[in-house]
Amino acid sequence: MSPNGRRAARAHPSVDNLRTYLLAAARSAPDRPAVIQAAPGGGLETVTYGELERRTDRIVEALEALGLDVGERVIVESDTDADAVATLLACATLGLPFVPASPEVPDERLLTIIGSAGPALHLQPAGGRRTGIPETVGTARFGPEGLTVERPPVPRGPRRRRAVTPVDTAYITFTSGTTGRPKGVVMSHRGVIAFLRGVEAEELITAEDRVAGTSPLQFDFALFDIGFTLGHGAALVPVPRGVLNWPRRFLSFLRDTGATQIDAVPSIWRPVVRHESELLAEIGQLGVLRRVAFSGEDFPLEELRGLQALLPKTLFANGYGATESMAASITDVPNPLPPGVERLSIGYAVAGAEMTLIGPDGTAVDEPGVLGEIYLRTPSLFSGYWNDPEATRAVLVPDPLAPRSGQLVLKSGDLASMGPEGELYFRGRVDSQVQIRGNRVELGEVERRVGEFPGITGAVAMVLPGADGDPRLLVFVTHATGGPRPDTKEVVGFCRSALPAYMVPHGLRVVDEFPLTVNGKVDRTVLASLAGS
Ligand SMILES: Nc1ncnc2c1ncn2[C@@H]1O[C@H](COS(=O)(=O)NC(=O)C[C@H](N)c2ccccc2)[C@@H](O)[C@H]1O
Repeated sequence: MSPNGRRAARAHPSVDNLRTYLLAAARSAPDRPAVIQAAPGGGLETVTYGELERRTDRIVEALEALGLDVGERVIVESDTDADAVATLLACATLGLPFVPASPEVPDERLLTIIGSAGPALHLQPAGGRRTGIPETVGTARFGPEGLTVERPPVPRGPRRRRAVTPVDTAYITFTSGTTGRPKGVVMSHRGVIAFLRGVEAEELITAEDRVAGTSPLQFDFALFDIGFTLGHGAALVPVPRGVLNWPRRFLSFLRDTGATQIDAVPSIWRPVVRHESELLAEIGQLGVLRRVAFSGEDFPLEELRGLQALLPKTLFANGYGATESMAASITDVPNPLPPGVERLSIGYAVAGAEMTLIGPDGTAVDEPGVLGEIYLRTPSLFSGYWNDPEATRAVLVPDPLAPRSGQLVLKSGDLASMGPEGELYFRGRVDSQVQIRGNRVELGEVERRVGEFPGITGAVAMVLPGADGDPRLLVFVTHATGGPRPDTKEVVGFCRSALPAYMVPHGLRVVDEFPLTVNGKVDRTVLASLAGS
């Protein structure tokens, strides 16, 4: 009997559990590499599936002794590496929802998340620098040998649970949420695994692959990298932040680790293409880097074309979807992108899921080219927003095509139009559809046109209230280093010749580079604050 009444619950080996699913390769191929990472003393080290399982179970043993019950939250704050993965899997083994955070998350935001999630424990690596964790939260540090407990968690009463089930929470990841207040996306073991199985059916990689991940742990793109890679018995290559910020080191790391796929948001490539295009082309020629996968936001087409030109033999994949379903689709992008293509396809949902376009009148849109909102039908739906039933009800809605069935679908908030074969094209957020003088402005159209202006390397359009309160269409642009600053009048004239009058920008702001969110997306809130300047 454990100190806290009933023994700790476990998942039955035959049912869906993140640990069971991601360590399956430890059964069949324990000596295969699971994580290839930067070694603490420099160079690289390989952690096999067998070793990863041993590290996981050392942490399980230490966690079990703390007397926590299924459902009690554990903050795991770390960059992605073998020990962080072992810690996530240890939490999954015991049914303890992990709340992932990267060391970059500001103290205030971590405290907000702690206030909302009420975790029993905060875990960070031996060398982690976070301090100031509230007394109500236990603290411990993890490493290859297991856990060192600094402050035991306050027991929340006797254990009540006997088993960890697939509908128990695997993780809660807090997204910035457009309203600013972070929302905790609660994802079950069944949900994550359902999505990962759907992606597996796309046969994108094999166990021979080495997938480099570049996202911070609280971004579910990082959780996708871990789940996708380990689910295939392949090797995860986490790119350390200190390497990622230096294009030359980043590319050398990809070459030295033999990465065959790189998962990254579009913004990661900007400095690499700008400063190390020759080295990137050299690596492309080696033919080891088979695929570049991106997600999170539209990849500006001119930038994508520039990247493809350096990697003519590399496959490209566009991963679309939201944390609330982990994702929805992974779509091949032709390399090179044919001229004249104005939008990237987000294709069709992965196996087991389906995207439907719904018009403003609530009926299905099945006409090519007509805008509709994406509703996603999938077994990978999240359980809801943590402690926020109202926000949950707004996105987990009755299936518009079968409202009496009780089936729920995800109301994505994303607009798309359908191509001739029923494939979808992302057309922006519902709430980013802006009206100017009664006309709908497609910010993506404006950005695309401005992006074609010679010397402009990136464009982000937004509508902001002007001094007189009238909506003003502003475009923020970056331009080629060393090139001339684009002249506002010339750019406006360039747009006037191709866009309807109401879509011609009122103003242009040149920025050195676009501000990014902690997850690596363009931070439009910060850009808007620059508008006044
Ligand atoms: N490929 C896209 N084109 C264009 N807009 C996009 C795209 N992927 C998201 N988005 C946008 O980002 C929103 C979701 O944001 S999110 O919840 O932070 N999730 C993500 O960005 C990543 C996503 N969970 C994911 C993880 C792993 C693989 C694929 C996709 C979507 O609703 C879209 O508006």
